[in-house]
Amino acid sequence: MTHFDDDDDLAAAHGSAAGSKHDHKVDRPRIEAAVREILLAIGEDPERGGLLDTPKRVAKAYAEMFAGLHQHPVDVLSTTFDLDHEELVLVKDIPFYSTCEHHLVPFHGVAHVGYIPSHDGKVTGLSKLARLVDIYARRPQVQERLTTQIVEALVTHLNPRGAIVVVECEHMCMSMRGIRKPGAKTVTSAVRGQLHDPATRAEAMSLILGR
Ligand SMILES: Nc1nc2c(ncn2[C@@H]2O[C@H](COP(=O)(O)OP(=O)(O)OP(=O)(O)O)[C@@H](O)[C@H]2O)c(=O)[nH]1
Ligand SMILES: [Zn+2]
Repeated sequence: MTHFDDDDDLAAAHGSAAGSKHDHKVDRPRIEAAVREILLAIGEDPERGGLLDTPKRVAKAYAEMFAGLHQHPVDVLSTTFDLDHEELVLVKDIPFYSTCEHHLVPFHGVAHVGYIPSHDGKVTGLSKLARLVDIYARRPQVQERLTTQIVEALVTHLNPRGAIVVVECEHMCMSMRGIRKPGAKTVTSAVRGQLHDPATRAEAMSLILGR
């Protein structure tokens, strides 16, 4: 069994969250002040009736959208069961919303998360795989890092014989602005361990794609 350590770059990208959990929270008053500044900067009037509560609303929304910065995968993957299942476990079409770290607009889509349990047949709860996706999605992200972080968390915390993560997204920064190509989809994948084996990988991919 190959052991995969956390990638240093990934830890650096989301350092505080990777190192210690719940060590700081979203600073809502600071977000409110910044949103007020943005409204002024775009030529709006933050005192206008419709915008009066907007800084507070955005701060509340950001606290939710970036909650994953203050969560750690061990919080969800520590729930395991001895089901003696040694074959592929795959949860597919897990919907999620994330935030592009380049433009701070959403990207969204589905994640497919699978693993081949360790030899002792220890598995985690199915909902925990979806919770894992949210922990990493609710951060400023790029799709490639989201994909890698999910697969590395599986490897680190479940010690599986293999793992696969496929993520399909539409990026609002490519749809509503810039190149303006709504509907364009970006697909990323990451595999570890026995899922590198062509036959095993093909089986997983056919389950993922067989909608
Ligand atoms: N690889 C990768 N690129 C992303 C992701 N989200 C957004 N991008 C890209 O980040 C790039 C940022 O390019 P820049 O030239 O610095 O910024 P920009 O002038 O706003 O670029 P345009 O989007 O092309 O208008 C763009 O090509 C985006 O499509 C992601 O998850 N992964
Ligand atoms: Zn973007």
